[in-house]
Amino acid sequence: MAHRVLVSDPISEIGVALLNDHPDIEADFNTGLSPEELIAIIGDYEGLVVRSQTKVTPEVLAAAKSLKVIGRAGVGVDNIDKEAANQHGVIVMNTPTGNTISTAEHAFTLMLSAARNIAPGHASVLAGEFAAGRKANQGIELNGKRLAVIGMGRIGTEFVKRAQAFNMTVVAFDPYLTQSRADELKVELADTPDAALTGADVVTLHVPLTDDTKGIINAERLALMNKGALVVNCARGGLVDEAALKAAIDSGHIAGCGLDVFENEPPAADHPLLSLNKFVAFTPHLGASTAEAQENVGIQVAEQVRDFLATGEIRNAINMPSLDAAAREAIGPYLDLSASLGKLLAKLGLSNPDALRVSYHGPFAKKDTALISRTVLTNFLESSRCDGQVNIVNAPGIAAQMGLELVESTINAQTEYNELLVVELRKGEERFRLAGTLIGSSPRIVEIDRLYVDTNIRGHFLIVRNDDRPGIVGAVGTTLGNEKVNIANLSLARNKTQGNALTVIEVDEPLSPEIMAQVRAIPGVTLGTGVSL
Ligand SMILES: NC(=O)c1ccc[n+]([C@@H]2O[C@H](COP(=O)([O-])OP(=O)(O)OC[C@H]3O[C@@H](n4cnc5c(N)ncnc54)[C@H](O)[C@@H]3O)[C@@H](O)[C@H]2O)c1
Ligand SMILES: O=C(O)CC[C@@H](O)C(=O)O
Repeated sequence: MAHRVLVSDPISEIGVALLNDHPDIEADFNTGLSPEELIAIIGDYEGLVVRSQTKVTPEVLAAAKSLKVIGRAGVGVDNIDKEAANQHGVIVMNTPTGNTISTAEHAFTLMLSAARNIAPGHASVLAGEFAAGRKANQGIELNGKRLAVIGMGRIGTEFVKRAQAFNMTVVAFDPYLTQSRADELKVELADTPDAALTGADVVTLHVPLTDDTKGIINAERLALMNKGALVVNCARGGLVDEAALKAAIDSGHIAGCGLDVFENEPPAADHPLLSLNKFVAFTPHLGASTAEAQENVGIQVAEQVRDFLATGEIRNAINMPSLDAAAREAIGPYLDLSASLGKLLAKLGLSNPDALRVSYHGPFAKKDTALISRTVLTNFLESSRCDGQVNIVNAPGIAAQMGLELVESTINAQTEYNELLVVELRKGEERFRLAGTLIGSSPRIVEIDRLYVDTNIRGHFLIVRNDDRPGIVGAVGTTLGNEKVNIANLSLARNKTQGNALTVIEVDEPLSPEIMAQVRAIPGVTLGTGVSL
């Protein structure tokens, strides 16, 4: 059956066509839905593509019983409830690069427009007030002025390149900006927003709206800027305290502002900032509204959603490690190994463990260990709970709710294998561990609770623990033979000191409860488990 995708905001037609061109995808373009209408139909879809108009609320996600992926044609994902998406196991992807240049150009345009009174000047010409408009609208030159940039990511960096061409000096605040990158970009690095704003003539914002950044431009910080300064916001409303900005402009300390975004969009007609008529430029969230940006993000989002639904490839997910086709191929055998180890842990390991520890021995550091650990956890939880509700997105949240801690460690000690993946359940002082490796490119399970075996990671298995004495393995073989069960492979391990042994027998078909009962009844068999991996 085709994967159904709902495109609920306007994206480029090429993007919609790209989805529909795939034989296994059926996309419906249905925009302008009310929240109730969206809730009524979302249950039919595995994919949802949005821009910023559609609000993906917890109620929408609760109704989205088949939803696997939300694609955002743009950068900001503040219209999607990320917590609810995690809880429901829905991957959220954005298209981080498609609108960078358009948005940087738009922010720059707002700065120039506010500085040179383009909007009020334009209005005066239209109103037939040419001379009065000319007299009233003397501007501010940007040459040599000090620009503060809050957020030096993709858009901030592009803005800075343009500002430097205008001979502005730049100071940037971004907690993730290193000194060497700042040097490379020829910007002064500020260690606090206050340091960036002190003595600045213009501030431009290029950060996501989060609990940390909400109201980052407030009355105290505006007061740190030079008299006559400008505020430019082409990121998100809510970053600037609008009442504080209006008060600072009214006081004459701040000259004006260029705003593409507002705390509430659209802003009310009587919004206090809209009454200003000098050094202002307002646009209705147009940062990404160019033909080029919309084509870029429309194509990107369609490709990402299509590839995820068709092949499982994950790109630009904000709640999952990314995995493109090349990386998927490189890491594939490790993911297969970790999935089997997770399932086997659930079958053989401790009940109600406190912690799941995943240890990497050897040159694992170069691989995406976060994804490997998450795969172990997901398969462990999926096999333990069997309620079909666990997936790779919500597994960490479910583990946290259960009080199961996921612990990762990298261990440098040598093992007899080049790389060894050890997964261990812990419950108080109790431990149960499994280990696997790659022999060539073939994943193998090589240890079951300190007994060393060598077995496939896929197939049907009979795992027997028994006393280490003659005849038991033979009796198990005879039981299987009598029941016409073919043995594909067999691996034996024993602990001479403790006098016990482990046999892993790969068989051609799953073992029935009757056969398992016969195996468990063999004298000397202490544990018999049938498992399909
Ligand atoms: N107006 C529009 O139409 C439009 C279009 C595209 C993007 N946006 C907005 O612009 C924002 C930036 O986009 P981008 O592509 O540059 O994103 P980005 O992820 O490349 O850059 C964001 C930067 O903010 C930094 N940052 C995070 N928290 C910070 C904090 N507390 N203080 C300072 N810096 C912090 C990050 O380290 C990162 O470098 C987006 O989040 C989106 O909300 C608006
Ligand atoms: O969809 C849009 O036009 C706005 C996009 C913009 O806000 C973004 O965060 O990418």
